[in-house]
Amino acid sequence: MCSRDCCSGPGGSNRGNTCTDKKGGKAGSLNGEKIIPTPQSLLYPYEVIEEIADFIVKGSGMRPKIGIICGSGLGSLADIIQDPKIFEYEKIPNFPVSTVEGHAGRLVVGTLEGATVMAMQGRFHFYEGYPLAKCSMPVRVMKLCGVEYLFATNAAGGINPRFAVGDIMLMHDHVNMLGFAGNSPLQGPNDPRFGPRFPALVNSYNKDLINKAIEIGKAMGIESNIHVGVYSCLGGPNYETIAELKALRMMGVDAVGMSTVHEVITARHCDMKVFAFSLITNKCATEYSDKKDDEANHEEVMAVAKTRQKACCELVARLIREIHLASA
Ligand SMILES: O=P(O)(O)O[C@H]1O[C@H](CO)[C@@H](O)[C@H]1O
Ligand SMILES: Nc1nc2[nH]cnc2c(=O)[nH]1
Repeated sequence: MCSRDCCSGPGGSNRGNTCTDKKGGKAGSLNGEKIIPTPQSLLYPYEVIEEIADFIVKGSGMRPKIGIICGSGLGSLADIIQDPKIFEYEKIPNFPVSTVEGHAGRLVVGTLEGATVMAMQGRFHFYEGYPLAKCSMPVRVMKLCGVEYLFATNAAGGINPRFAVGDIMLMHDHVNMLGFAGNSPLQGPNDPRFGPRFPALVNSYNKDLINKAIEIGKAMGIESNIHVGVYSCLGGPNYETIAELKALRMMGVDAVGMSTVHEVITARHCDMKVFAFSLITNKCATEYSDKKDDEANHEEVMAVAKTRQKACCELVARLIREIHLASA
């Protein structure tokens, strides 16, 4: 058994990893065991992703066109899927497991507003101990299942003072703090079957979908709760200090979380259209004089997400309906 870093995710199992020892390479050794330094992209070669996608397509009898990633407390986005085929993550070969409260750990495939969809009720975060390539690996699975559109949702702290708890921020850009620090889901050898070595990320967030979502927000009577803004992902699991939040604000960040950015990078690398939004679950304290109860906590994040599930579900369902009608 290989004891390398890539083979020991949370729980200490070797699930979800392909040991490249078999493929050769220059091995070092640690405690007498062979070690091959493995770039994170090699954790999931194309063939392994293909196997997972085949398992889902054959098991569901469907080729979904839209992929949804449910944010913390937003798992109900997958509960509105009709005729669902449910795959527990632990039963999907080579799939990681969800370890965070509010992330059930199931893949739901079915139809929504006439479109074939697959939804992740539970995403993977860097702070769980998974490398970024593993966190966003399911996006590549979606791609090989046939998905053309990624809907990524998250719970986030509002930095923009105009945002209120419960508001929805449609993401039109991001600041990749983990990327600033030299980490990327695309690190390591590039497989051109997924996409180019140096993908461009301007216009990552589809403008037509943002404009349609704004129109839908108006039709739902929640236009004053809808904003367009910039999201940033930090590594977590700790929430931010006031100095960090001030710095993010100066950089033009409107909302902060611990996810989504690496999923979007992976989706754009393989040329998927991306729509993403943050549900503002807490207001971030950006002044030392701010009240003590402005401290973020996950219970509050989950509780707020629950109260806004209905609006988020309606927004997603209506947007999927528009995509479906436009392509029919
Ligand atoms: O981004 P999602 O998965 O919605 O969850 C957000 O909420 C959790 C913190 O409360 C973190 O995992 C953060 O990323
Ligand atoms: N990093 C971060 N993630 C969150 N997820 C929900 N709220 C927050 C927050 O304030 N900060």
